[in-house]
Amino acid sequence: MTTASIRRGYHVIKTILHFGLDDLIPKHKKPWYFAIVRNSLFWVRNKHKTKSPAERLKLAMQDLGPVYIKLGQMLSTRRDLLDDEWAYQLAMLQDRVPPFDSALAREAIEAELGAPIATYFDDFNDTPLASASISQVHTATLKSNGKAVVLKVLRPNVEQQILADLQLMTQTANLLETLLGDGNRLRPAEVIEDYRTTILGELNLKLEALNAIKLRNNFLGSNSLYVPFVYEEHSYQRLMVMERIYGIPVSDTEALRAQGTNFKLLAERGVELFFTQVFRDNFFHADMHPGNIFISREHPDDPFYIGLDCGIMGTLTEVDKRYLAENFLAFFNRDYHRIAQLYIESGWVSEHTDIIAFEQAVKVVCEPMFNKPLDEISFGHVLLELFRTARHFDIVVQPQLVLLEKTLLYIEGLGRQLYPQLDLWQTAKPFLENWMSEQVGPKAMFNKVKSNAPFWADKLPEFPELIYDNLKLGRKLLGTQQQMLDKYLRYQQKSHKSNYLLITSAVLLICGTILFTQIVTLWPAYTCIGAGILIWAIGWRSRPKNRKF
Ligand SMILES: Nc1ncnc2c1ncn2[C@@H]1O[C@H](COP(=O)(O)OP(=O)(O)OP(=O)(O)O)[C@@H](O)[C@H]1O
Repeated sequence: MTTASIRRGYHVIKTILHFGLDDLIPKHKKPWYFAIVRNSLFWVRNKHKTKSPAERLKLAMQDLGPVYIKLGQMLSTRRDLLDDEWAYQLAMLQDRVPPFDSALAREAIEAELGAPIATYFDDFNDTPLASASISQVHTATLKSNGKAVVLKVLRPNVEQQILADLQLMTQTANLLETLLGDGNRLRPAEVIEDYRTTILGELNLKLEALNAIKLRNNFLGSNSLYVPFVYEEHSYQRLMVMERIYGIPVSDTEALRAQGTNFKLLAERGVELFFTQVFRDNFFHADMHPGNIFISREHPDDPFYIGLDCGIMGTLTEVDKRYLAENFLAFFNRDYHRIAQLYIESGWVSEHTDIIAFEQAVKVVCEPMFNKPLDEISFGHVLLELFRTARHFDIVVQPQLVLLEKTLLYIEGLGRQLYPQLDLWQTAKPFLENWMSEQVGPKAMFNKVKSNAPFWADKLPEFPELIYDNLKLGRKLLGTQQQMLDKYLRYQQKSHKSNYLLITSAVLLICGTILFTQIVTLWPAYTCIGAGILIWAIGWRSRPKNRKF
């Protein structure tokens, strides 16, 4: 552990105590030395007693900076773990970060390019276009084609800071897990592990560049999403160069209204975009907060989205995807039994779950939603409520599903903000039904055969040899089976014969004993006993010896 990380650890603990978050640990779980350490090393009192614990957590995270703010934002979507008030407070976290010195930005860019900025770019602007928690964005012109570009560069030492914070978070989470015991549902270690994967993904701009290229290719020629062109040859782990876009931020409703944007179409395209990414491409943008979404200026009557920041992308397994689609359809068909069944079949909840009790719980959650008009029903909330209900049945939420839930909530929030009467179901239903019909039924079977055709074409030349080998093996197996059958029949015959002799000998011995006690002449008794012993000996000897066939 370095001095810097000890200092950071001290600061984090001080902030936790400053906001009285230690009150959240039940008294009986605190070790005996807790109060001594607290009072001798940290001279801080909880100065926010009047605020709720959830608000205090939000303020502490805000104070601790970008890594904690991002963690809080991620946590706000874990409705399967958190209650409403906590999720609400954490969702309000905003990362406003002052820019860093442009000299440092230049230095970092040139280190990645391995050459002065002027080798490849003209008009590099020292005043950043934007400054975010992890990176800073500068504008320039690409020398080779004269096009306007932006250079996104990571903040200096951001990796070290994040890694140090993550290490500390992991240690704290493990400590909390020990203090709170096994039975707690917060699972801090698991939450931090998920977060680690997400945030480390954001630290590699080369990866982000590749994600952006893939997403752009998925939507080439589309009328709903545009992803700026990425200059892969100038993209590295700490630097990414891409086409500059001039869209209107999606949150700037005033500007959108002023240019006469068709809000209904835009909102519907948002929903369509989400379902296309999840179900058609299985590659969805999972960080769709308003800062990353812009709207085209051209043709406001036929608007499209411009997507930035492809650091966090999600994919679902084929199984999860299918269950998710069925889940939505079952919900809108009010088939609660099917929903309960789907949760069990997919493995999201344990197979030992009491399906009747779970179905009842699902019904309690879903039924009131149907009292609302369809244009007020939220997919995100349905999913969220279902996950929350499943919490009582020990749901294991996959991180990818959490990403999806978060994205869905963003998209819906956005859609409703743009066009409050948006009927999600009307927009999504045809898409989902069409997709489902492609997954099951004759069309799906035909598609599967079609997609497996190259495999079979590859294997076809091996067929005659395989058939010959199998026939040979089959004949051999048949011979072995016949031998085993013969052995078994012989065993049965021997066993019947021996049983018959042993029973006869028993009868003779019993008769002999009775005669011996009842009549005066003894020779019939002796004959019976003698014959019984003889037959027993023959029967015993003729027992089948080997039971193996
Ligand atoms: N291609 C571009 N053209 C114009 N502006 C851009 C472009 N890329 C990024 N920006 C501006 O820079 C801002 C930050 O970019 P981006 O969201 O990619 O950074 P980030 O560090 O990943 O931020 P976040 O905190 O959202 O993770 C954007 O909100 C946008 O204003």
